[in-house]
Amino acid sequence: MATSYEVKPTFTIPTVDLTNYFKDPQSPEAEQIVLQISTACATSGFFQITGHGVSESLQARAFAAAKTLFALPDDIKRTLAGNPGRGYEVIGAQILEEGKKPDLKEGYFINREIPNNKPPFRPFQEPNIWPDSNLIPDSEFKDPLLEYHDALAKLAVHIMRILARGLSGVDANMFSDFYKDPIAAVRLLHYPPHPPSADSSLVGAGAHTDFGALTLLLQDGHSGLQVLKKTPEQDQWIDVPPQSHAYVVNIGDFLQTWTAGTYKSNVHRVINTSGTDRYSIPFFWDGNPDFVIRPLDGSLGKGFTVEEHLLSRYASSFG
Ligand SMILES: O=C(O)CCC(=O)C(=O)O
Ligand SMILES: [Fe+2]
Repeated sequence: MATSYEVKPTFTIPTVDLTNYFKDPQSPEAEQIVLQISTACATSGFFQITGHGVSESLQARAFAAAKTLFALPDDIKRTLAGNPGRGYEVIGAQILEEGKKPDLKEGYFINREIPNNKPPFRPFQEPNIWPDSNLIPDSEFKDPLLEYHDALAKLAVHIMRILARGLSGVDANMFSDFYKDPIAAVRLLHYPPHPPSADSSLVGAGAHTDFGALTLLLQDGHSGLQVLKKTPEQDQWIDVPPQSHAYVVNIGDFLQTWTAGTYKSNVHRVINTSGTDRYSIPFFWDGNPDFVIRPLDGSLGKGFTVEEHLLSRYASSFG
């Protein structure tokens, strides 16, 4: 009698070229892409994509906007701060990992522009904060970043469809209510160089999982991002090497809950040991505030709303 072994897929962070998926999503090549991505989501929760269709020039304009912003004097940057999730965040504003020093990074959050937005604002729905155009002309900050936000929101919808296809019995459009009028943030990040003498309590971004459904991260060429690989023997931090123009995609808490743990919202951190400044631009796909997150297999009772989960994770990390 033949013995069958269940082969457990090993921890993998593949780089996947989406060109053939976009050419014909029904082709056998596209099916392979779906399989490769779902295997990554079920092991590391991380993969990189190329052939995604976001232009290099738009990526370059987004990085240029970040560098111009972070080069402003500190007292000016502070005038651009808002509630967590809007505008400028000073170095040390967030503590992502309990027991570590405040994160050695500064940031700037830009969310979707909400048409006819009037007070009182719900959490995460306040208007964006834009630097006065005398400080940075709109053509160098607001315009490219809104264009970038739009391009990434479109890409996120494609990725969600691919992720749904990788789950058996899940309709590719089933997430569409989730992304109606979504909370979705472009976050510019700047990590100063890590002092060589610093002890292990200093981190650029402490170990954490991402709060939403999905994150699409653009790295600037300087390493620092690491993903936790847990085995019964040991915990290991695996580098996610920067690749020009590629996106690092990772699963966040919502997808892990929806899939009852099939897709992993994995722990990751940043330590900028590159010796120089590191810039990165994550895009967080968080979804409609009222959407209820619960496992698709019905295994968890009431679930929780997008807004509830974001409020709780923001409150615990922004202090
Ligand atoms: O900057 C990076 O490489 C990752 C940032 C990150 O993990 C986050 O903002 O959630
Ligand atoms: Fe993260």
